[in-house]
Amino acid sequence: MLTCQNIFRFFPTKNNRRMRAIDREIRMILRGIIGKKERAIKNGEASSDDLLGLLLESNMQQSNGKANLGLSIEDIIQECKLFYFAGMETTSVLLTWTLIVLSMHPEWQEQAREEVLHHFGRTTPDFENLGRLKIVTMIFYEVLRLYPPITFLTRRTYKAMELGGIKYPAGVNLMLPILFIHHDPDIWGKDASEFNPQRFADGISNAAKHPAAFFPFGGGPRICIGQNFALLEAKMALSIILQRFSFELSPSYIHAPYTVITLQPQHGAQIRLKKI
Ligand code: HEM
Repeated sequence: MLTCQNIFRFFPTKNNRRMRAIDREIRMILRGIIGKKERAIKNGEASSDDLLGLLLESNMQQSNGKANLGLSIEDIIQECKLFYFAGMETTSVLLTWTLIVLSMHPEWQEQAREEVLHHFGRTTPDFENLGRLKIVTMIFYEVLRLYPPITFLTRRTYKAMELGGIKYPAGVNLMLPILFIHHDPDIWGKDASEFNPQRFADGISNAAKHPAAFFPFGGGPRICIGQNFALLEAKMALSIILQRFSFELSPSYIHAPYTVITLQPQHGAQIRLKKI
């Protein structure tokens, strides 16, 4: 259905023209990367140890030269765009908020650093021990609670159903406000708006009155496919930063979370790093 909002997408405004030009450029770059990889796989030169290689290889096996089977090049372009956006932007804002919040709470920054130095000293963090970081994990959960990179989810009822005592017909769009639920004092207690990683000391399901109240990665069959990878990546990056620097907010920092698809600090994150 065309609504006023999406009709505007077709107008040749300056923004729309720019958006289309960027989209064309990204598609052209991706087509180039995909074509190169495809040729390399056909010539037996490429290893399929990256996502694009795996997608193309499974596509070639499934379609076996037949059209309409497997993923089309258009599907693969969409997958590349999805993984880039879903994986990059979200993890980068998680790290940004974590540096901001740990600057505001130096006592937690110090505890996190002690834990990192205890496990790794000055050596590069390894996969095995990253899983043992308890304080750092509690801090990330608390940052994801207060500043979830994705602030809401949408779902649509595919048949008539009852949810929480309310009956919905098929085709109703539901909005699940992650940000509001993560800040609700009825669920998290009076200190819901405060940074307190301690609430996650006994795990996610014991942190709130409702075990499913924490859902920064969504839930159900469409839950974020990259959640473990994201946390691992974030732990690795934060550990390396903590090993080398202490950090604090610059006086020019203004705390103003706002949403541009992801939840971001509106005026940037001005942080002073001090080598240690
Ligand atoms: C802090 C980091 C991240 C957060 C907060 C996050 C959050 C989310 C959320 C809320 C969804 C929607 C889930 C739902 O509808 O129930 C989602 C989906 C998705 N995420 Fe993430 N994500 C993160 C990192 C990543 C990374 C690193 C990757 C890939 C490497 C990734 C790949 C995806 C993909 C492919 C989907 C779509 C899954 C589907 O529709 O079946 N995400 N993510």
